[in-house]
Amino acid sequence: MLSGPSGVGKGTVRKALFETGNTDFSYSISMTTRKPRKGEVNGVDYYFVSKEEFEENIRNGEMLEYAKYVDNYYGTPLKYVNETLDQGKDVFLEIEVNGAMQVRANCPDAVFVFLTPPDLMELKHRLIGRGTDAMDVINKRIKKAVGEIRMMRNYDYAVVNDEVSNAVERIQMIIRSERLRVTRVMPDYEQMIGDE
Ligand SMILES: Nc1nc2c(ncn2[C@@H]2O[C@H](COP(=O)(O)OP(=O)(O)O)[C@@H](O)[C@H]2O)c(=O)[nH]1
Ligand SMILES: Nc1ncnc2c1ncn2[C@@H]1O[C@H](COP(=O)(O)OP(=O)(O)O)[C@@H](O)[C@H]1O
Repeated sequence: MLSGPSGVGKGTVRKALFETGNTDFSYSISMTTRKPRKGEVNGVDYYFVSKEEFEENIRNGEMLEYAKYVDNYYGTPLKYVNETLDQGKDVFLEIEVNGAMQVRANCPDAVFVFLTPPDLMELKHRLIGRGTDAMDVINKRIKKAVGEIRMMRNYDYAVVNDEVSNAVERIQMIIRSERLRVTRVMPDYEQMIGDE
């Protein structure tokens, strides 16, 4: 599970991570009421839905978690996550802090990584540089970032996104060490000690 303020580089780092081919994660595509940005594709970047449709999904218990972020709903459809976990595969979520804390409460095995900017000025530069949001939206996202960074202490790991390749390497190390931790197999001690 990856969180971090808007513009820190979550999407960029996630894509670079998946391109290394060393991850056998399935990416959970979120649902949102936000309008698609230029180049975003429905069913690839997000499932873009109306507010009514989103609220219907909430009512029907079809969301693992959801949150309101700067005037829009964002959430994780439960079905895909359950199906993927049932197949024995790990799921990669890229979601904001309030949704992450809902997952924390429901999925004790999930690993929480917070991607941080080197500093807030750099965050603003990246948001402006991305060129996808109007200045008033950028300012709302920066304001939100301050509270989000405070939530970092509730995460298992913090990764600084100074250079994309460094951030990817750090996340790969986290994945490797977490996998070692959870796949450690207990030897068959009954067989080892026999009937004694
Ligand atoms: N809780 C929750 N947050 C999400 C989900 N999908 C995306 N987000 C977060 O919503 C925030 C806004 O996303 P977006 O508008 O795409 O902006 P961006 O992160 O700047 O590209 C980001 O912090 C995303 O990580 C989701 O399924 N659930
Ligand atoms: N390590 C980095 N150094 C410089 N620019 C970056 C870095 N990571 C991402 N960016 C740039 O910052 C902007 C925001 O990145 P993006 O992946 O869209 O962030 P997020 O998904 O967290 O909102 C993009 O223009 C991206 O190219």
